[in-house]
Amino acid sequence: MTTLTTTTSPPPTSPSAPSSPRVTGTLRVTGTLGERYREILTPEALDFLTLLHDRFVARRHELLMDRQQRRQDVADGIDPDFRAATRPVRDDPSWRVAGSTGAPGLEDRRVEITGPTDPKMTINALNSGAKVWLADAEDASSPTWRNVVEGQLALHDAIRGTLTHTVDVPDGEPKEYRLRSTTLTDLPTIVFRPRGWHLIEKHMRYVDRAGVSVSASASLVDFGLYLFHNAHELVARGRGPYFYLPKLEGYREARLWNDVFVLAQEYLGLPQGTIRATVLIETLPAAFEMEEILHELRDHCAGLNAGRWDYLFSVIKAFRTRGDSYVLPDRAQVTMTAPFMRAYTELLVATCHKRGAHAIGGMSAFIPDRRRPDVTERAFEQVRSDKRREATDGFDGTWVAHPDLIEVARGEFDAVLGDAPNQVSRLRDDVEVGQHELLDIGSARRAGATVTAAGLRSNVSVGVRYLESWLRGVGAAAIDHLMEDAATAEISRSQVWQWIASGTRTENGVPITRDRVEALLAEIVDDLPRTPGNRIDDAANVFRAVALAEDFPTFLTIGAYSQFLVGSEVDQP
Ligand SMILES: CC(=O)SCCNC(=O)CCNC(=O)[C@H](O)C(C)(C)COP(=O)(O)OP(=O)(O)OC[C@H]1O[C@@H](n2cnc3c(N)ncnc32)[C@H](O)[C@@H]1OP(=O)(O)O
Ligand SMILES: O=CC(=O)O
Ligand SMILES: [Mg+2]
Repeated sequence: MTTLTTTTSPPPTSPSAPSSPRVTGTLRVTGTLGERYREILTPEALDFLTLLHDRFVARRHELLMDRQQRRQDVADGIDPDFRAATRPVRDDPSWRVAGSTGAPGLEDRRVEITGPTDPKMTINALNSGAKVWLADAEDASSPTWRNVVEGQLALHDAIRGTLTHTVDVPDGEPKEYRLRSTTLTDLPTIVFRPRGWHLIEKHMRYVDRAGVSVSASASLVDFGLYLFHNAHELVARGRGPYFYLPKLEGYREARLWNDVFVLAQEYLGLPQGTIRATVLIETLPAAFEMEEILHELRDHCAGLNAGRWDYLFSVIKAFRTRGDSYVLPDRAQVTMTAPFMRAYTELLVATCHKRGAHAIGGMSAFIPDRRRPDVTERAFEQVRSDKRREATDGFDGTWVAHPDLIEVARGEFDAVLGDAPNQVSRLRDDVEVGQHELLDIGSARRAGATVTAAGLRSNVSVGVRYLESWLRGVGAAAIDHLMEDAATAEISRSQVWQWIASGTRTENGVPITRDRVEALLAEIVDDLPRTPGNRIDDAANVFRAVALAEDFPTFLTIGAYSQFLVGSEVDQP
């Protein structure tokens, strides 16, 4: 095992060497070191990560404990609601967020492409013609050590215009990938999404001054490495260090991020406010604290994003034991026009524009297939109507999963925005959304949507196939012509869990039981083609653990990461 540890020397790559904060703990890298890994895991970068851990691991831990308490409250029948204690923040009309002011490349975000940070996807995304690229270490990424470090290397090289990639083509010339420009301002603005607060990075161990040893925080590792290596370079090249912040559950978690930013900027000699963050509102508790989240991050906040897939997952997770009236129909039947989903997006746009923040729409999961015009036409139609609704509702931009969808989404936003870079000035004072609208979960089934045998089969099948991909280190996959990632897979497995726990019957009256799902799982696994190296049996075991366990695991990726990714072959460089 190669071990890298922190040093105490000042970072030579940082134009303004850290004057003050000294590190008190140590950070040890235990992952195998592949080619060029030392360019990312420099002693100076590790010092910076150590400082972030010295200051923030204890608070991260406390906030994760708070999440547990809130989950218990909802299970006990206490519904989430807007907080009385923070009413003054909501009632104070005087404050605004920094938005895109002084953040070049964030004024016009009408189409954002998302995707993982392997070299090929990085080049394809940056050549795609989108306004922004969400470089994803989260939902679209399987957090193998290799993906974590090599993703940082790809970003490092892309920002400097040196990234290239070659793909061998059987019986043909290798395919060469290059950036279409080495000038960063000619390319989509990069917004990096680190992993959420709930995740750990097991290839780094942090020991505090008292000798307590824990795995590193995945958020601090991803954020810290990206910022340390690229912040000054991005600014010098006409952009900035921009982040998407995933899976926050409340304003105190936003405050933690803000404090991380302040310390990081001070340490690296960046003017305060250089960092800009767009926060995903993708958990039910966060929907009740959008304004407070903006307020906490106001000097660093560019906007909010409606992360619909994790939001749905969060809704299921919150109410999973509250009985039949909280049961959602088949995943495919819960669309963005379901009243409770519409309430959430309407509130998001209204909140953002009231505070000068961009409202960014979410991901339609339909993806095109270049070999299947019928599939592509259906994807275009679905994406077109989704983006039309978002643009008309006041969103300033949106996400697409695939380069071939950029034109479709752009068309809908161009039709509403014209030459204006955004519509932040369009206030949505007409929106009246309260607790009732956000929690009207039963509305989807009351409107006629149902739980079907096909929906159950699809959840099991998609869940297993996605996990099989994730276990091979591929965190986003096209399955049945839909984009699947960690968030959509969470919905599949948690619906199965909830349906069993709630004694739900499919529309033809057959109860969904553990035995029925076991039988279905066996049938699906038997039918899947076996190829050398595939991980179908492991995927089935993970699915069983997260969909059929007595106690609901809070995230499907946590156990599977420790059990299957860390130290496995797929994890090695
Ligand atoms: C819930 C959420 O958080 S959503 C955000 C997280 N999820 C994501 O980011 C998913 C992003 N999308 C993807 O990863 C991909 O589109 C997939 C996996 C769904 C499908 O990818 P593929 O099977 O490769 O699609 P397909 O074969 O049609 O791709 C055609 C070309 O477009 C490229 N491409 C496809 N999607 C993307 C993308 N998002 N970014 C960059 N390039 C892309 C492919 O690399 C391929 O390039 P090539 O011709 O050089 O080989
Ligand atoms: O991250 C986005 C989501 O929909 O989840
Ligand atoms: Mg998400």
